[in-house]
Amino acid sequence: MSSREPLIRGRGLTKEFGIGSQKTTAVDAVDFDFHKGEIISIVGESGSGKTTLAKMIMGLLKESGGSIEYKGQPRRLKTHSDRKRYWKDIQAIFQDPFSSFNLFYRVEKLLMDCIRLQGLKLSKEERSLKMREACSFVNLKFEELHNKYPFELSGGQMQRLMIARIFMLHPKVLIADEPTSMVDACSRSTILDMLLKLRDENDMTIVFITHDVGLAYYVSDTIYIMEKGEIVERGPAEEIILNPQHAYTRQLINDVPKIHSAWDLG
Ligand SMILES: Nc1ncnc2c1ncn2[C@@H]1O[C@H](COP(=O)(O)OP(=O)(O)OP(=O)(O)O)[C@@H](O)[C@H]1O
Repeated sequence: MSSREPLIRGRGLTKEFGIGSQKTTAVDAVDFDFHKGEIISIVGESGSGKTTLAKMIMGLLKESGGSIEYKGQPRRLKTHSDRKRYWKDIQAIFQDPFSSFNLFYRVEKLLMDCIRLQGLKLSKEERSLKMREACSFVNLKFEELHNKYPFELSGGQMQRLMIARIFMLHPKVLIADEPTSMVDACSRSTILDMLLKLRDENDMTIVFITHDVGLAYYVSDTIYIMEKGEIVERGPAEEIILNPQHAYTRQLINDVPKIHSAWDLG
């Protein structure tokens, strides 16, 4: 694979739900090229198909049509070991952190699983050091949390814990579906900065799934605009935001100041 070739390439990716008059085309013949170390945002309103696309890229939903290539080869997810190999490289954090964890495992076990997934043979001290290091990367105190269950944590702590796991797993690709939906503005920028730091340190490819054009402009190299299952515009973040070509992109950008002016009661 040459360095100019995408790490993940999608062609004509399609997902239909239901049949007959109930049929919904959630993702409609989407093409994408994600490169190593690139930060991509997929932006669209609720129901535009972003999460469905993310789940297909993750291999959690089977596509109805089209194909995905990973490292220049058709992606294979047939056997358990195919999937294990793929999920070692590609990790996701979803909107609802509570759905991402086994609620019956304590924090320590959730973090231990990352060490196990990597197949590392470490001493007890080394394991403990790794878990502490990951927690301190996301400003969590391992000593305070290790014995807790996920439901005993706040939404923000859960989102940080998900990033701690990414820190330990070093995936090549991270799909982050509204990763800051449960935190306040201050923690939000901290979480984004943590993710950007991970990209810089590991050359990780990050795909942000968001309805927030401002966030996309702030963090991304490349923006894909998604409307009703289709990518209607894609390109460098600056170009898309400062010189949008598609009416839907212009509408998304115009809606941003309106969100704030709606609170301007003066
Ligand atoms: N399992 C499913 N069965 C049937 N329809 C589905 C299913 N999952 C998603 N859809 C439909 O597919 C379309 C796209 O949904 P999707 O969740 O991908 O959108 P989204 O852009 O991620 O929205 P949001 O920002 O609200 O999460 C919607 O019309 C949704 O109702």
